[in-house]
Amino acid sequence: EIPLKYGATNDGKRQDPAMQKFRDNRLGAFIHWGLYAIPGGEWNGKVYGGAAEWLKSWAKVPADEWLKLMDQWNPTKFDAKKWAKMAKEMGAKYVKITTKHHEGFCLWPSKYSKYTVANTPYKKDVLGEMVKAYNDEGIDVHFYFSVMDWSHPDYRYSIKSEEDSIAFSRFLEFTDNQLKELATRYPTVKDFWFDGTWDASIKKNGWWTAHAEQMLKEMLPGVTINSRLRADDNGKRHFDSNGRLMGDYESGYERRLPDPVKDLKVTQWDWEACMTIPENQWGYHKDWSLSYVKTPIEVIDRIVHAVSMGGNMVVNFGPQADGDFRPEEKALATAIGKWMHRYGEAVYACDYAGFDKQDWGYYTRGKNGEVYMIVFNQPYSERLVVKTPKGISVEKAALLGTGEEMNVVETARNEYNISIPEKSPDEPYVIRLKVRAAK
Ligand SMILES: C#C[C@@H]1N[C@@H](C)[C@@H](O)[C@H]1O
Repeated sequence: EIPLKYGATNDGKRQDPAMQKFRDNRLGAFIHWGLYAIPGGEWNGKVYGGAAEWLKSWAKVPADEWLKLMDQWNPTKFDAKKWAKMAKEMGAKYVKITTKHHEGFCLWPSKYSKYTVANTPYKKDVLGEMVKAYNDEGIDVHFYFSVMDWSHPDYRYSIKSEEDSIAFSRFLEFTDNQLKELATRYPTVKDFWFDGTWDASIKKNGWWTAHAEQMLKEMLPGVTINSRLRADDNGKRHFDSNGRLMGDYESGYERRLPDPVKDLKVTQWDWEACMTIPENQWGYHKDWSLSYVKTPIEVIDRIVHAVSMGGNMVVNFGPQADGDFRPEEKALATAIGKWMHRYGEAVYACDYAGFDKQDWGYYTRGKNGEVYMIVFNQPYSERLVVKTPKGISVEKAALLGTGEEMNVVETARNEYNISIPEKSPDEPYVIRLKVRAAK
């Protein structure tokens, strides 16, 4: 054991009600909204294919020039109630909102920065409107917060001098003030998802990351904090120098997922993945033809993949500068919602089932021990192979929705063929298994 002052604070998965709710929510939506939505990936007539919220970096725009975009921040079509209805229709149980992305523009009227919605033509506290609207729909709100802040003169990528150290101390105090401000103004927030924490300056200040976690947990009992905030005494991130997860859930799966066979270690801790619909666009980009755009079924596959390994999935939306969503995102939210309305029983409050992965799709397990088969790939054999863990047998199999009983044929010890539905649903479908543990 390496002695640590700023290492992991949880011993295993948190089991308190707030963490249970985080876990049971399973499906979230990300909202990436900021000044970057205005240029939408284009600067001085050139369209950049990189992530739109990083346009300032791709086009090498000086901070003071970039922040002039505030003069154009006027989302006249913004309607928080409509946004909340869209999330509700999608079946998202929580929404993660970029309170401040790397650009430093705050969606709330922070008194610690002049780069906020208060100093734009729109003036209004859009974050406050969103928090109320989502909460009114019974949707939890999580705050994304970028520690790296391109607008702040005291931010440092690394600490190379006494001057750097003094400036960065001022920056960390500024950051503390903004975090306390967010926790005080919006006390119904359930989670802080930190980003922009990969620089040497943060890794050198692991103490601060531990302090920030503790400060928020004292202010908001039950609040969850992602592992990406955390660095330990030695600058180790996410997992401390003793291999223990810091924060309350692992948050490294950004646009990627653990392998269902090789990466089963992730079932030992809570984790949350997040994904974009195009290959890599979080903020609004005007031209989605520049990369592959996932279909609704490909998004649903990723949602189920995460839950089948005991994780959450957050699907990203990048609202337009005018406060409306692009048609593709509205259509996606509707399609996901239709599927979740029919088959959400196999997702919400479900977890890793402990069955070996099969080619036809994924397993999840409900709280009452029922096992769900979520079928994405219909086999030509018309038989769905199920291999149960030792001592577990399959008693019954029924199609979710119609209740149609599937034939269950034992083909070998702990091996079964489950028949496919008489009339194949024209979408990924779910079979609920009744399993029995040998006495
Ligand atoms: C890199 C990076 C950031 N992390 C994702 C969640 C987006 O916010 C992207 O800009």
